Amino acid sequence: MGGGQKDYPTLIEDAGGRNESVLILDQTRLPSEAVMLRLVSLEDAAHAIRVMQVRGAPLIGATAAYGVALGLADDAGDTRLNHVIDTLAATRPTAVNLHWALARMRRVLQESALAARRDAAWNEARAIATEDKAANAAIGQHGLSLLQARQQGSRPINVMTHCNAGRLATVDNGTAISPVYAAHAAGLPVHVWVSETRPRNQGLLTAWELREAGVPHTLIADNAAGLLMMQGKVDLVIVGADRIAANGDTANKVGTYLKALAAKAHGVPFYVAAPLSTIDFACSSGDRIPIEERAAEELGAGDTPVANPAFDVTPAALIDGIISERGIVRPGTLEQWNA
Ligand SMILES: CSC[C@H]1O[C@H](OP(=O)(O)O)[C@H](O)[C@@H]1O
Repeated sequence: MGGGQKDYPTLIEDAGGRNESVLILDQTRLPSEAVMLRLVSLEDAAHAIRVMQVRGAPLIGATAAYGVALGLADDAGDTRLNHVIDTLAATRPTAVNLHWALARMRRVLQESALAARRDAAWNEARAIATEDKAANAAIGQHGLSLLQARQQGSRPINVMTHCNAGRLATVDNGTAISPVYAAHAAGLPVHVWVSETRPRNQGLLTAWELREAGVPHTLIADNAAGLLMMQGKVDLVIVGADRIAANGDTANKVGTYLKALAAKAHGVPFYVAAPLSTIDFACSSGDRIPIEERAAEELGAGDTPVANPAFDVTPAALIDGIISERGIVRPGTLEQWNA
């Protein structure tokens, strides 16, 4: 488990289990302040996802699931259910976990009697959150083998990552950072190159959680990644994902593709870590993944015209393996996980 979880969980139900509200860690306040926020309505949940108070594909999915439960507090009828799901679906387009979670909630609730829908929504949201924790822990154990294979005595195993795909991007344990936590817990010497990740600098979130967990790490400018790989200072790259297409093409935070190109150029293994809820088997290839364009203000360029795509797509050919709770496979073989 990542550091700080006991004090600052990313998402947790109201302590009394009264099915009334959830608490989230407001990630827009990190790393300077750790502030928990209470969500009591559909609008609270949609706002939290839209403005990235919660972020990270699996955490967005779990928050949306709880947003459905919150949205049905006073009315669980079909019209209200459709409004709630449409509102949450419109918050962010790229992370398929959001849309996967909403489809699952819709499926379960449409099969529930009207009087049982409110409790069924809370129970299913709780199940999604619990499953995410377990899936990410399993990713850690599968990914641990990649780090163990690169251990050379007491020399730190140097992992590079991009953005934040740690526990802060999930209900707990993280995805790309989960193997790092597993290695750290197993006593392996591990060090993480943390890429700041312009423009929202989610790398500072990774640095925050690694510091909480006592995992050695070094913050770098995004553009320094290629030099470090050229200098042989990176043993492997592990990144998260927001949507993996059926052919293994992967959408992740913008800048991931550049790291994959540099990794290929320097023979550095490049892995994607994600739970199965991030694989979109209905999406045949990466060119079909919607790429979120965020506000120009995030770049702070004043009146200068801005392009601000929040994600890019790494072709499967640049990915050595995809790590999920089911194991590690080549990107072109994902159909085996399509239950
Ligand atoms: C474990 S998924 C994390 C994934 O989500 C992030 O995007 P954002 O911070 O915009 O929600 C980024 O792409 C991470 O790799």
